[in-house]
Amino acid sequence: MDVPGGGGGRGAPWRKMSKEELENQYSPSRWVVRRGAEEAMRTYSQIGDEATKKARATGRSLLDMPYGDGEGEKMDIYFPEEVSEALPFLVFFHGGYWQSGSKDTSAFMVSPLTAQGVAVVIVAYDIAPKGTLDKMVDQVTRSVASVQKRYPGNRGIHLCGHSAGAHLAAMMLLANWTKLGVTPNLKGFRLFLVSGIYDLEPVMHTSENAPLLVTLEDARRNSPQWHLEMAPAQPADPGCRILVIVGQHDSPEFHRQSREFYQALRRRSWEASFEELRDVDHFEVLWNLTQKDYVLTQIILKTIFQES
Ligand SMILES: N[C@@H](CC(=O)c1ccccc1NC=O)C(=O)O
Repeated sequence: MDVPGGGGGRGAPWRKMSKEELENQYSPSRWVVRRGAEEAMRTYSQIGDEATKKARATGRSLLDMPYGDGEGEKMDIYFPEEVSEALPFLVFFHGGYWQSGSKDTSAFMVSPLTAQGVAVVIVAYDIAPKGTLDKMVDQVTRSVASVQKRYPGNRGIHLCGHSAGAHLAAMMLLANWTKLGVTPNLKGFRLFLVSGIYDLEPVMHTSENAPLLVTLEDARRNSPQWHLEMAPAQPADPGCRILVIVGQHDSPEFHRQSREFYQALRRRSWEASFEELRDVDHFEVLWNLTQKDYVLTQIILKTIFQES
């Protein structure tokens, strides 16, 4: 149900929150239900590390492939057993509040997706303090362009991001591909945004902002929510389908971020849908992608192979 207004408005609930409450709402590890916060973060890293080792053990991968000149501008490409010209690609951007995480511990979904014929690209970007938000957005944009240039016969390039990575994936809706000399085969473009943040302003007022040093201007320029609500109408790409996903045990603010971004997309005529995944928290919603039978793994596979 569309409701007027959006997260950036003066009436946004986060503006009335104390500093402690805002900190709490934007610390996903404090909302996990089956384990303590520290254990959740440790488990997330362990599962990501194990999934990446398993993916690399197949030998069907190209590691540290450059997408730019920067030392950190590398991506790992994992291939299915049957490699053809017309492969679908899923490009993944990891989370970690733009200041933690790495491609080398983020190959969560590689095994189940390559087993079904999807090539998976895990992208590295310069996390803070080395990278700024603008730099990270520029890097992930160039990583997508690089996949298109390397595999022009692809059967569609689909993007998936988790948490801060979902923010980066959402920013691709605003990308100027012509400037990069490519028109990625995004016509069948699927965007899977998992437990993301789309209005960065509240994050500015939490300790997560420290290494990012984000000003209000930086936050707005890098907030897809702000662009959808305040910037001149950006034509929606009718071929692009955006799935906004949130875990049942994500914090109320993460729920609001996802719901309001979904509503803003619909108001701007984007083909968007919204899924709250039952009984998972901010980390389980992603690490369950190691399982081929997990509901989100199946949604991603079904959506990628759906004729657009
Ligand atoms: N400091 C955060 C960590 C966090 O949010 C996080 C960690 C790993 C992967 C994604 C995360 N969330 C946002 O990017 C917390 O306390 O939950």
